[in-house]
Amino acid sequence: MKNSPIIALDFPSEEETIGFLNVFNESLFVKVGMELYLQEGPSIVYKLKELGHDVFLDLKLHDIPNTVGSAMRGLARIGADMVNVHAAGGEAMMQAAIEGLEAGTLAGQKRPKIIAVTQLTSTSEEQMKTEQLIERTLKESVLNYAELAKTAGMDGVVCSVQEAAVIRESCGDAFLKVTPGIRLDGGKNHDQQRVATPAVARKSGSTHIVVGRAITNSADPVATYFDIKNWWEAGFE
Ligand SMILES: O=C(O)c1cc(=O)[nH]c(=O)n1[C@@H]1O[C@H](COP(=O)(O)O)[C@@H](O)[C@H]1O
Repeated sequence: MKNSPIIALDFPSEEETIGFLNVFNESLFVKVGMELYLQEGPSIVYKLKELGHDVFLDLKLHDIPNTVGSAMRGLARIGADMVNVHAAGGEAMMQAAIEGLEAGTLAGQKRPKIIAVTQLTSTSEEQMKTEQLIERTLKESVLNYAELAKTAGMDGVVCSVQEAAVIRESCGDAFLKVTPGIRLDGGKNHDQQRVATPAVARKSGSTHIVVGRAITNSADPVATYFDIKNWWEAGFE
């Protein structure tokens, strides 16, 4: 699995997605989320794999253990490189997800990496306290979910850059810290609450960054992608 910036393909159709990707002349790490997957289904993942891209299938499963385990068994056959669930589903749900994924992985194929969403990067501490009634800091809540995910046997978590360092300390370097909420200096935050630049992400211990609108809404997506990739790889601003 590559560790180049993961481009969030938040598009409504295969046509728009492929049109967007056509201008890139290299194999990328891309993310298919619910917007695109719910329109196109598994065929979009087959197509992206055929084109040579690594695929993070971001469906954020969150249900009872049996349902998530069975869904993961089917998802494993689609051939994505990484999938995810919500850590809030609990340890038993995460374990069922891993078991389902293992059972569904075809002979000769690698089991996709599986990571757990902690607190969404669109959630602020204030919102977490008033809406989820969690009387801790947001960092403590994210770390709690990360440790639970590690205990359950997950390969890593989705978190914001602000929590990456503390998770690295507790869960180690190899535990994946996939961080969305990436913005360039002066860029719009949109609906994201916990944001950081690619260079700060690198310094903070993110293992992967997820970037959507900063690239897809750019007047020159290829140039912006390579700027972000360079900042990410060099770790400077
Ligand atoms: O699991 C995710 O990928 C995810 C988790 C999270 O906490 N926050 C978050 O923004 N994401 C995804 O990351 C992408 C971020 O997109 P931009 O805000 O446009 O860069 C979107 O596709 C989100 O669905």
